[in-house]
Amino acid sequence: MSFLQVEKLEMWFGKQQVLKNVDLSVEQGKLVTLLGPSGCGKSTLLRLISGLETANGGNLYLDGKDISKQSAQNRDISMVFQSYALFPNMTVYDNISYGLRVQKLDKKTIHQKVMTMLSLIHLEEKSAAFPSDLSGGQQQRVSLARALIVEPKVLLLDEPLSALDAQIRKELQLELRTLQQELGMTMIFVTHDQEEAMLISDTIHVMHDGEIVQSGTPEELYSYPKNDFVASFIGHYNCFEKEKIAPILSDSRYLHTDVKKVAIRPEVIKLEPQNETDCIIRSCQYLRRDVLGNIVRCHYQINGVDIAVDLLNNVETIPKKNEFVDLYVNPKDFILL
Ligand SMILES: Nc1ncnc2c1ncn2[C@@H]1O[C@H](COP(=O)(O)OP(=O)(O)OP(=O)(O)O)[C@@H](O)[C@H]1O
Repeated sequence: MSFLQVEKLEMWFGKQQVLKNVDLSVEQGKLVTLLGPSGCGKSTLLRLISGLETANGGNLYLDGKDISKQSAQNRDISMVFQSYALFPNMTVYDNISYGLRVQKLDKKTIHQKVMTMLSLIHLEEKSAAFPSDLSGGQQQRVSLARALIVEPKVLLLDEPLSALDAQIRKELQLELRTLQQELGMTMIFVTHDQEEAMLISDTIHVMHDGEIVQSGTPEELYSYPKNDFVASFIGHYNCFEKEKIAPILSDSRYLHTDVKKVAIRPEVIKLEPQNETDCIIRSCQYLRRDVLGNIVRCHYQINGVDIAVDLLNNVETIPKKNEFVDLYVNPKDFILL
């Protein structure tokens, strides 16, 4: 049995089934992410694990014990929310030490632990400040420290970085991952941001409509999406119906009879041939582009089929509006679904 084991968890809100027989295994010391679009049930799953909500069916085991019926306070699980939920009238020191004071630890031990935490989150000099004196990123570091100081068996994080601006968010993603690895803490992180999930996770569980549809390392999910939902959610794959793509490919014998869809990563489609075996999609019309930093995603169309192609951002290679080009794909890059 894994460190945290979720078995056949089921949850209904009225007539809506929000979680459908969810199984989840989390190994000790790992950071796993629940990734999925809004409303797929990520927060509900987290709240059931924390004990803030009670499931309609299923079991939860932590460190070999059945915790399904235990109250939230007795589960040894802490949670960090998007809204930092700090006590506004307490200093940073008092916020962080709160859980230890509740446990009635002696002052010296509390002081040592708080100072260690403050140093881990790089906020030693803010010990006497109040939450209102801190930036959003600093407040979230304090709420992280407050949750970690009681040494929970598992830390649950519900979109903890969503309220932060892009730069701070990137910094905290890396800081959080470093902290998790240094402490060997078991964490379950909820996000709808696939790049965030890729960056910080040991394992990602992709959720859709109340179910975990695929689990794997970031690399596994990116390389081998199991269906078109995962392919489009994780890698911005082009997903084509077989009937639509077969007629426009120069050679469609790679598409077996039982294939329903073909997924192709935008970065493997080329404007020049790379191999003799490349399949060609002829006379695609260039429509527009999205500049995504180092990558420019160019959108082409042929016979009503949209094709996204990722090019390196380079002023020399900007396509001309409405120009027609041939696109080249190595058949080994077809993901047959
Ligand atoms: N207390 C509740 N009462 C009724 N329905 C609820 C309740 N909490 C959640 N739901 C519904 O359950 C579904 C899943 O919600 P949940 O918050 O778990 O999704 P999520 O994946 O975390 O979404 P988001 O990323 O938007 O937070 C949604 O349809 C939501 O409206």
